[in-house]
Amino acid sequence: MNPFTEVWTVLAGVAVTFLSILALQRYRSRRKLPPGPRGVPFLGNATQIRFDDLINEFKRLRAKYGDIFSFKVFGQPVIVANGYESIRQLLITEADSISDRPGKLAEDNPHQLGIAASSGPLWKEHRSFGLKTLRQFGFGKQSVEIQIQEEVIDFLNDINDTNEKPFNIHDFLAASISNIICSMAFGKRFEHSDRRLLKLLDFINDNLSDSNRIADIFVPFLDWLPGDPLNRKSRLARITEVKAFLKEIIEEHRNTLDENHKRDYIDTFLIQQNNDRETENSTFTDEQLLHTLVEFFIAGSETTTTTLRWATLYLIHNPDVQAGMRKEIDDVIGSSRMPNLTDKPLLPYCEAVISEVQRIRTVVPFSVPHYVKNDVHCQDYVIPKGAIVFPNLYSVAMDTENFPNPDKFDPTRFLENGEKKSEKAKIAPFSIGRRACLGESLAKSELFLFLTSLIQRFELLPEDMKVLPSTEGILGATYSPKPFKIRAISRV
Ligand code: HEM
Repeated sequence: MNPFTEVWTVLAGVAVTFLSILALQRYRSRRKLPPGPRGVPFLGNATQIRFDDLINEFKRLRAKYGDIFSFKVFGQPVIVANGYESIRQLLITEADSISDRPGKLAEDNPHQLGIAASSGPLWKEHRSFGLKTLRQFGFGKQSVEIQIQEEVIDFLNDINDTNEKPFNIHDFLAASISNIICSMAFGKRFEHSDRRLLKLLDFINDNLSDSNRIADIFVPFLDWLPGDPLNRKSRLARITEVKAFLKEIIEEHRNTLDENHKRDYIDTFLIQQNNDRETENSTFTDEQLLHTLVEFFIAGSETTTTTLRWATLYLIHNPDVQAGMRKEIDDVIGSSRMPNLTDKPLLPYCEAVISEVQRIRTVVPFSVPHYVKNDVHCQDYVIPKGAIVFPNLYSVAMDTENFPNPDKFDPTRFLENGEKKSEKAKIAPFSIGRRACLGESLAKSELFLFLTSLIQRFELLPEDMKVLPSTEGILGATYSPKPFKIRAISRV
């Protein structure tokens, strides 16, 4: 063949392929995405969406465009599902297509390792391994109660030592709560005065409450820009310190491993790693272990601590509710023993208070984002492959049909003739579907035992009776209260 003909044939082939891809892309983007604000080329809606105030921004967009709306950030389609029914449709009915995670979810996890950040077979294998292993060490079992109660005792002693002077409850709570997951995962608990632990817990709090964190998902070039745009480098530095701490703990375990005596999650993982030595492509790698531990440490500490901080804040705002809890505890348990998990069904008012706290301040308001693996047809729309889905859990809690006057703190919403109503279909603080929180049962036991023991033993008062701390929070990946102080008056 004439060499020129050959070149032209190749060029024509390339042009046809290029035009076909372009046509396909245009066809895809024209299909009916859920409605949303009109964006501009390249940026999409990046400069229009108020990322620093997403609670109100999503409320406004829902009022304008409906329960499922969309927008784009640098070409990335984002779908926001509002209200229980829409979230159920996407996370449960369409679970086969919407149970993955987007890349760049965590600060420093380019290969999407761990459980919370992973997808597909890796996620399935390690979620199941994680649950099974944590159960061996108490998770979801009666024995976890003893571990939690030991931490509650130290926590109450810390509070007692404040001698009725104002204090910030965050540090006491964070140290006690993190010790529970640390015992199961690393077989280790820390003194509440351990400065390194307290610093790392502060780092986690700083990272999760940073409203710029969402940029990690959408802005791929942040690492290449000079300075510290949107605090990206500060967040990375903090997580690097958390990893260094966990690496030391893994090394300690490796050096003292006894295959006949598993102490915790790390030992169980290392034994599996040894068994898999000959297995090609085993997923039991050092990096997978490290990322899973980072997730356990973060998810197992911060969310429960934040919920309990909100609880104490609302209880100093509502002394009548605090008195109602105390009366129920005094009537059912008295003061001679600590509350335990078998008391739960006998304390419907206390349970209702916990539900109301989780409702009025949903601590993970937009859940953890999901990634769409295949096109999904939902209502009249197409949720396209490659989109990121935010389940707006906060919208479920603020639903005026289920919760009239939703900004009012009122635990009686969860009571019917003095009994606890099922909240299953109404609030979803742990999300729903296959990716729902792995630590839900542990978190519920912690919330119950910490809060009832605290109210049994102390009366909580504001630092200044005339100026109550604000119930407005700080929104990042979590929604947490601004720092505040309380006083605790001993009842014994
Ligand atoms: C009040 C406390 C807690 C709240 C409100 C909470 C909330 C959540 C939410 C909303 C998700 C995302 C679910 C989704 O993607 O749809 C999640 C995931 C997760 N949570 Fe929690 N959580 C809490 C406590 C805990 C604890 C104590 C642990 C202990 C290990 C934990 C471990 C995890 C893990 C590993 C995931 C990822 C699950 C997956 O991707 O398969 N959480 N949590």
